[in-house]
Amino acid sequence: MTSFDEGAAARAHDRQNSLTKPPGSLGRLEDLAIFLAGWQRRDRPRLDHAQALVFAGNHGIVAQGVNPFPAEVTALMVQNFHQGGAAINQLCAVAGAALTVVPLSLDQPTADFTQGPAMTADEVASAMQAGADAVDPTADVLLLGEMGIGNSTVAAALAAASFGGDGRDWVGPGTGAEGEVLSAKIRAVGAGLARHSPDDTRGTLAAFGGREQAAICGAVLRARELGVPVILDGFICTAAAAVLTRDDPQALDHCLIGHESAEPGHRRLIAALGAQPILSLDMRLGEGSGAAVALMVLRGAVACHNGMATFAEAGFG
Ligand SMILES: Cc1cc2ncn([C@H]3O[C@H](COP(=O)(O)O)[C@@H](O)[C@H]3O)c2cc1C
Ligand SMILES: O=C(O)c1cccnc1
Repeated sequence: MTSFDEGAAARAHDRQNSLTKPPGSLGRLEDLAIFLAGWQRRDRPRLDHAQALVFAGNHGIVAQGVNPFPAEVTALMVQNFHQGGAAINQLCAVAGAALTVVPLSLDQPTADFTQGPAMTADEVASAMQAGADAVDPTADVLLLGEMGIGNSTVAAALAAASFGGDGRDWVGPGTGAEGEVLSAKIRAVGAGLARHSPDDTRGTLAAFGGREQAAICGAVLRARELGVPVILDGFICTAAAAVLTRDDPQALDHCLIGHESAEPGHRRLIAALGAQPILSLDMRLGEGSGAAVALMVLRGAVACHNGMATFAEAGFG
């Protein structure tokens, strides 16, 4: 497992203080450059090769009436990703990220978690492996996203299982649930929590699903082995990755949270993780869209870190 290089981070910190600006004046851009230096184990971090992975899966929980949109939309959106017509295509193009979409057995939804475990241990293992295998070892940064109708309900269940609380604490509108659909989401999460009490990462993924959540976990673990820093997306992506903290509280140390989603559970989740999102733009889309916008901020941080003159170079004093 690649660790944070304290030496590279210390040298990046010293460099920040030698650049032609008042120390600290670039605020969190400085912290982000130092974070990248430490995890990339390189004094001058780089973002030449940004990889974006969007994992897609389908969910049996849609049988509980938790969605305004039908499950068919998952496959239609995968087609849209391949045709370049989705938000994530535009944002990756402008942010300079190479997008790969990984559909995971879309014709075999996971089981309804109110009736039994969503996935078998083998299904969890193979989805985690698919996530790990999709990571490009040459990437300088990895952006993660998801697509799966019904997965805001899955995310609420995963967050509750990982951090406590019930459906009411974690359920939000997702794609736009209100009234009876929102009540059905809260009931479904409550029923799932009453049925399953997993206490580790794989058990939690098996209980509630889904394949794209397990793939996100596999990709986060693989990125850590490779020393590739990660940008997580919104509520659904963060809830998936956060399941890893059940086995290891430090599992997400190499991850940034790209943005705070408008989905209300995300703020609670970010607080539970003790993290600070890069952006807060009232986005609530998923697909990795908030991670892609946050990459543009990282590019600014790295450009200043690597391109600015030091006081000595600029001939000050
Ligand atoms: C057209 C469309 C495109 C999307 N892109 C991401 N999501 C987002 O919405 C879903 C989660 O919300 P829920 O639990 O309410 O289904 C996920 O697929 C997520 O990525 C979309 C949803 C729709 C309808
Ligand atoms: O924050 C998210 O990940 C999100 C919120 C609503 C719908 N889809 C995704």
